[in-house]
Amino acid sequence: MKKFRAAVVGYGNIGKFTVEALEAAPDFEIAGIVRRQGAKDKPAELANYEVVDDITKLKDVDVAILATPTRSCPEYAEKIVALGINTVDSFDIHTSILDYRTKQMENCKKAGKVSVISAGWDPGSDSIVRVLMESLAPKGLTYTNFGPGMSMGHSVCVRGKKGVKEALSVTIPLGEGIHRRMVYVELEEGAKLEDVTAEIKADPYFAHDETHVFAVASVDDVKDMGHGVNLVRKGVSGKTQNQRFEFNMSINNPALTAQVLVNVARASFRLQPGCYTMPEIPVIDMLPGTREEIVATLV
Ligand SMILES: NC(=O)C1=CN([C@@H]2O[C@H](COP(=O)(O)OP(=O)(O)OC[C@H]3O[C@@H](n4cnc5c(N)ncnc54)[C@H](OP(=O)(O)O)[C@@H]3O)[C@@H](O)[C@H]2O)C=CC1
Ligand SMILES: N[C@@H](CCCC(=O)C(=O)O)C(=O)O
Repeated sequence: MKKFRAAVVGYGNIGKFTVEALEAAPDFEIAGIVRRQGAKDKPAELANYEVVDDITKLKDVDVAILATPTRSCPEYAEKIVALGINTVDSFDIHTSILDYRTKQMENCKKAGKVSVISAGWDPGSDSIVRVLMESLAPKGLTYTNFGPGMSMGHSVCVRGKKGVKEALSVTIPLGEGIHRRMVYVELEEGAKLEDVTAEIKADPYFAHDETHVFAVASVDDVKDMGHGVNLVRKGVSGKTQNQRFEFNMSINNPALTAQVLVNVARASFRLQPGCYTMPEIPVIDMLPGTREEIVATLV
């Protein structure tokens, strides 16, 4: 059976776990890894792979898994899909997803290719659960309660601020979908905590939540990449009140995000050209194997 050839773009947390998830997948092979620095200081675990600074230097890439900061995803997706390569990413700025989907839809249709965007666990698999729960009780309220745990998106956002060397943003659930952000920063020499704090609090990632920023000597000493979610809905099925659903998970954040990215990369080959979010894709296509095998065993 011919395997799908995937390129991993960006080798940070999600990139590293994506390489592992691809190695564990029966139907994928790694076409190579795309890094800004190319093969310079190639990590030992990538010895058997091509590491390049531009995806056009890799051969026969079917799909690019974008493991770059969220804010860079739209630019990478536009360029790569124009090369005739499917893309998948975990873009996680919820308020901008529809706008990104609209723009990337045009790019995909022009190229005759597929992009799956906002596909990690939230947005991503949680989005499917929210849609499913709402269909089971069309009237009612859903609450998404994260953590406590490390938000990669918020940590990446803070790492990008002037004066910040390293950062960790921990999400604390306060109940009913409200969260507090505890941010730990390692500052560059001369940087002032009050300036950095003001920048963080003004960013859309943080502007709507209670946020506290602390300077620490070493972010590595306080870092743990565990996270989780408690998703609840209470509502009405038909005309019957008091239906209650709950979905919980406790996870390693980058490992789960990477697994989902590989799953949607697989599903991308069964979709018509266009740009999709996870609830728009048949879940059955996220598994390897034929639909008949899955219907016989899992349905
Ligand atoms: N939807 C979801 O459920 C989730 C989404 N995410 C998203 O994943 C994103 C990536 O997270 P994470 O892997 O921790 O991030 P990292 O910072 O660890 O890695 C990102 C990598 O992207 C590459 N890169 C490309 N362009 C840039 C740039 N302009 N600035 C910095 N790095 C760049 C770098 O790799 P190199 O040096 O090799 O080029 C870098 O290491 C987050 O922004 C987050 O939003 C994360 C978890 C869950
Ligand atoms: N997109 C998140 C995953 C969901 C958790 C979250 O949004 C949060 O902790 O705020 C992340 O980047 O880790």
